[in-house]
Amino acid sequence: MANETTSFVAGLEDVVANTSDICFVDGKEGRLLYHGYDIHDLVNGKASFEEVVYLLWHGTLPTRAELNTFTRQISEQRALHPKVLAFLREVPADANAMAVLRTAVSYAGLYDPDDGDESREANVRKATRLVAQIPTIVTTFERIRQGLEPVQPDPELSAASSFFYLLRGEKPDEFTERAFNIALILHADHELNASTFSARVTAGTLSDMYSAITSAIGTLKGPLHGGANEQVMRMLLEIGDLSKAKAWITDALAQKKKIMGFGHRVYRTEDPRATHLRKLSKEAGERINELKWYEMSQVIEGVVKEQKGLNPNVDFYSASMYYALGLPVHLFTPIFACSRISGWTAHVLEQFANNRLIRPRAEYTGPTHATYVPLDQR
Ligand SMILES: CC(=O)SCCNC(=O)CCNC(=O)[C@H](O)C(C)(C)COP(=O)(O)OP(=O)(O)OC[C@H]1O[C@@H](n2cnc3c(N)ncnc32)[C@H](O)[C@@H]1OP(=O)(O)O
Ligand SMILES: O=C([O-])CC(=O)C(=O)O
Repeated sequence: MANETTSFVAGLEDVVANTSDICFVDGKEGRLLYHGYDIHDLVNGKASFEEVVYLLWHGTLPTRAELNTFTRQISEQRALHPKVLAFLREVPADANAMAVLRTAVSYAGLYDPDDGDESREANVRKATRLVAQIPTIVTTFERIRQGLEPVQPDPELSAASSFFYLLRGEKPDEFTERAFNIALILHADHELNASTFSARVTAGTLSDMYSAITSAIGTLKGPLHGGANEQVMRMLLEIGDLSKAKAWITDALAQKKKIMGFGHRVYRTEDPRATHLRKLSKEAGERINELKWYEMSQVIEGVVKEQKGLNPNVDFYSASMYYALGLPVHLFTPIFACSRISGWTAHVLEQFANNRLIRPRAEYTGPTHATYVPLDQR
């Protein structure tokens, strides 16, 4: 039954649900802008992830002094509350890393010193802690599950370098830091993607920052969204060999299977993030003398393009790139969250600054004149 307003659009495709200054996605031209700055310029200009977080939150690029202060504010907040650390030690070692992150973030909210203060200043401080601590949660749980002791954060390190330090206890080489910094920049924001929409819906009820981010993490986890990067790598590992890639994908498409890492709700052309990640996947493979995953990805891209006209999205080449950097597959989606927390928090701050409850309608398809039959007569 149609409701009295507008007609139903499956998946809210192309429905405009809010205004935002943060991010522009041009699906036809394949452009992605953060507050007007093209991601290609941010990557080619060697921006740091911290610079991009500042841009997303404040709408302008920081001066050197502003960036130094901002970077320090983040890096000094990396250590976890002892209660959160204790929680990570109790989690079953085989728990899903995104489920652990979702629960740990929700739990960390209870111990945030600004819990209960809903001023913009307090919410910026909460956002800073979330950007700083989500990577610590991800890496610390990974070490604990491997039977290793957590590493104390080093505030002198960049976000990209710190991730590897907290994971492995040693700083990454220059290439790894550069590649990871670019990956963090590329995943930082993407307009009203599903997880950001979740965050804004939660914030729109005037709930709190941690509730909004917990909603977002749960939404990112799914394989149609951020979870696709892990599925891409599992597919590559299942295919196993370059010589099998073409036949495997052709067969999968013939069976009408969805190929993870392809297709997009908005892009009708190359996802501009994939352009950088493809290049980095190749470079990362060359460095370890293992180009197999990149080459298989190339074959898959060719077949899917030819047979379905679909382009790779951000999750396709990030998979083989992370793998070549030696990162465990089950951390790929949590790594996405380490970056996207910057965009989620920017959107929550924007929602709070100009809020209206987000409450769409459903087109009712159920019965309308059912007759109640008392329980003992059914
Ligand atoms: C960070 C991100 O979230 S990026 C996206 C990550 N997700 C993935 O990579 C999962 C694989 N991709 C998909 O499932 C989809 O392309 C999505 C979820 C990204 C977009 O979904 P939608 O906009 O709803 O597109 P929808 O699923 O309706 O696809 C339209 C058509 O393209 C086909 N198609 C879309 N993606 C794929 C794919 N990856 N493999 C094979 N066919 C596909 C669909 O089967 C459908 O074909 P049909 O019209 O013949 O039935
Ligand atoms: O925009 C989307 O629908 C998904 C996406 O690419 C992202 O979240 O980065």
